[in-house]
Amino acid sequence: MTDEFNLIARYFAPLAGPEGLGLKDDAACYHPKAGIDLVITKDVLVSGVHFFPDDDPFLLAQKALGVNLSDIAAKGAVPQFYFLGLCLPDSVSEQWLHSFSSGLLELQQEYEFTLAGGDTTSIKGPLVISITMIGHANEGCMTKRSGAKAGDGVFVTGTLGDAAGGLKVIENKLTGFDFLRERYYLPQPRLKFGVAAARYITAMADISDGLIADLGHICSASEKGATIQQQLLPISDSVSQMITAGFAEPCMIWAGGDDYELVFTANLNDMASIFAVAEEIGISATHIGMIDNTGEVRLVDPKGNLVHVKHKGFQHFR
Ligand SMILES: Nc1ncnc2c1ncn2[C@@H]1O[C@H](COP(=O)(O)OP(=O)(O)O)[C@@H](O)[C@H]1O
Ligand SMILES: Cc1ncc(C[n+]2csc(CCOP(=O)(O)OP(=O)(O)O)c2C)c(N)n1
Ligand SMILES: [Mg+2]
Repeated sequence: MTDEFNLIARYFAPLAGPEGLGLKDDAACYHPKAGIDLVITKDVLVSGVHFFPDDDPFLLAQKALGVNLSDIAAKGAVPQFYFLGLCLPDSVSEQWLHSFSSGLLELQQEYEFTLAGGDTTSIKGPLVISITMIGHANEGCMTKRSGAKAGDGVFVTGTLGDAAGGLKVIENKLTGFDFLRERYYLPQPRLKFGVAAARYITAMADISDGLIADLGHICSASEKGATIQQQLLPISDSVSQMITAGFAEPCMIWAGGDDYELVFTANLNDMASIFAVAEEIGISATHIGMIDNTGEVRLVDPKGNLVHVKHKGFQHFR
């Protein structure tokens, strides 16, 4: 393995944008335009917690960026550049770094953002990837968690439970279910939707921990509650098959994490406009319930009975 500075020059300097100054200075320098808010987010991924130690580095790079881009999407922002922190164990080779940096570059090109800096260290422990992503939103326009109003509809993009299904497929070495596997390995940040629908949205978050947990964050930030209809939750055919075959429990739909879809609230008068935006972009958006003053997130079955929710979603330290 080459030394620290060669490694940065070889694998990361080619990914840098102008504010990164060739990754040769102590810091990046950036002059934001007037009328623009910087939207800044960070997510850390740890081997054995967020991914498997032998995961393909090309896909892993895209997952590490994808989960951060998903936060940018949830804020109705456009990604600009990012900082990359890497703690590399001895097991990481130059071949691994080559694939990892190629994965980063592919997503950078797809969504048009660049690398601005970072830090690289050795670790006598697991691989750690820490990304700080900076996006732009028009001044005052970031879609916060705190804007939900009683009487707003609750909506989600895409389908729920796919990534948790994928994790089960991988852990139990099930054959088939390639769609679920891909949903686990390659989150699709809903960037186009986040920006295009932002003006209709009163509150938004991405679903990293699970629907009930992440909608719970919207409700507590907004000092509201929500009632969700179980039969309205959008699921893929694959998740439906897994549940029918007894490979997974239905709670995977509302408490399985890693989906990186968006959960958001909006006035019902804007529902048609929101569905039109989703259709134009080619993703689905589904109305799943309503914001209320109950102070909690409740799931109800088709008869209106409360569904007992044992786990709301993924939690570290549990
Ligand atoms: N170690 C930390 N130091 C400062 N802020 C933190 C830390 N960990 C989490 N946060 C903040 O707590 C909030 C919730 O974090 P989190 O649930 O991880 O959000 P997300 O699901 O969007 O990643 C965010 O505002 C995040 O910036
Ligand atoms: C090997 C492995 N085991 C378990 C999981 C499941 N998992 C780990 S962290 C997580 C939730 C998201 O991570 P977190 O650090 O809470 O992200 P944030 O909410 O901060 O975006 C889930 C569902 C996984 N992705 N990979
Ligand atoms: Mg986080």
